[in-house]
Amino acid sequence: MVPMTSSASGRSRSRQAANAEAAKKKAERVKRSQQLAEKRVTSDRVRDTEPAPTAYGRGVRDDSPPRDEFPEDFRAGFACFVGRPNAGKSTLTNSVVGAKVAITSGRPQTTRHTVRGIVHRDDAQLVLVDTPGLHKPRTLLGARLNDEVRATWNEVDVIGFCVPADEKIGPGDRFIAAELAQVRRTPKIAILTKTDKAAKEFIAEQLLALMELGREVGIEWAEVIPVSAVRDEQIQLLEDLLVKQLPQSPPLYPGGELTDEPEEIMVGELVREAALEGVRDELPHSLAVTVEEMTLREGRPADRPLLDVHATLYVERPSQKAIVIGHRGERLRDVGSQARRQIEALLGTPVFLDLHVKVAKDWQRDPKQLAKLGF
Ligand SMILES: Nc1nc2c(ncn2[C@@H]2O[C@H](COP(=O)(O)OP(=O)(O)OP(=O)(O)O)[C@@H](O)[C@H]2O)c(=O)[nH]1
Repeated sequence: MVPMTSSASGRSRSRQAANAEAAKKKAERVKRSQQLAEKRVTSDRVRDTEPAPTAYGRGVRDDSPPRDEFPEDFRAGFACFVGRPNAGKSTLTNSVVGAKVAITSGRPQTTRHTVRGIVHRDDAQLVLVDTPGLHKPRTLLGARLNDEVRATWNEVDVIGFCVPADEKIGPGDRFIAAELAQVRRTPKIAILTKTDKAAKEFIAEQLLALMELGREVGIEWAEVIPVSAVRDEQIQLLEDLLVKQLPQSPPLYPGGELTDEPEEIMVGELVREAALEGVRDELPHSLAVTVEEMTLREGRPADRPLLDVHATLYVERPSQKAIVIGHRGERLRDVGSQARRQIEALLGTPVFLDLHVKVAKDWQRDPKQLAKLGF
């Protein structure tokens, strides 16, 4: 037996062990992502038999699919919906894409990550980028989110500016419109959302107010359109108008890919959404979720896989931890079963979900913690 001579060699050995463990975990994740990718190409959503790209890492224009089977005037490109919190952007994204890819909730600023949904058509491919709401930054997190939003605006081919039909245009909308006016190149479509919630006369007034707002801040809207995602009214027309603004281009993604958001982020968002359901107003800003591990359980028969998911919910204060966990852990159990159902629906695999709640004091203000939580 080799004697332990110094604490330094002990440390280096434990580092080696940690590295080996990390490498093993990575290999497991890659294997799982390949299995999930294979699974995905056999699901009935898929129209194309091209192997899906790995479930991790973002697809970009460079990995475009084989460029043979599409008409010459095919259009492809990126669109995003912007607007103040709660304007209905995520719901609209889901409605256009036709599957639950972005996170919706009755509370403002719940969409943290850029989630893309892809509409595949015979004549076009529309890639929707769902950005967080732009808002007056009060914390480092707020400022970073705003930077992310602006960067997105410059990269996309068309922007949909969303204003809810049931609320008068206010300073929040004006602030975003004025910011949007700085992005000169990108065409902008004004969208009046939630028209099912407003009377006809009010909708007419709002449409006029939207046009006036454009004049005020110096935006010439490419189109102005009222829609209701809930009633599926004018959604197809909106899709057509967005497609009209896209450049002629071969498809950017293989057919069948609904979103290229890494699965762990989407799973984390589903947990976050479940945890936010029915809790106090200040909690959304204080809740982050990391997915520590997603591995297929070993020794299961091939036709009965089980995916083990371990996730941690971070809150800022012990009092918030108590809210999330609830009396005798009842709330956390409900959050777990709701999130589990959603994750199973998303990935098409039975899931065992293990949730932990931790307090990370003032994580929104601490750059190190922000980096650790993926911001
Ligand atoms: N009645 C009705 N409600 C809608 C419609 N679209 C969205 N909503 C509701 O409005 C609320 C906000 O919708 P979201 O899609 O989460 O809004 P968002 O703009 O993405 O919000 P943030 O993520 O906070 O920026 C949710 O409660 C939705 O159910 C609609 O067409 N009709």
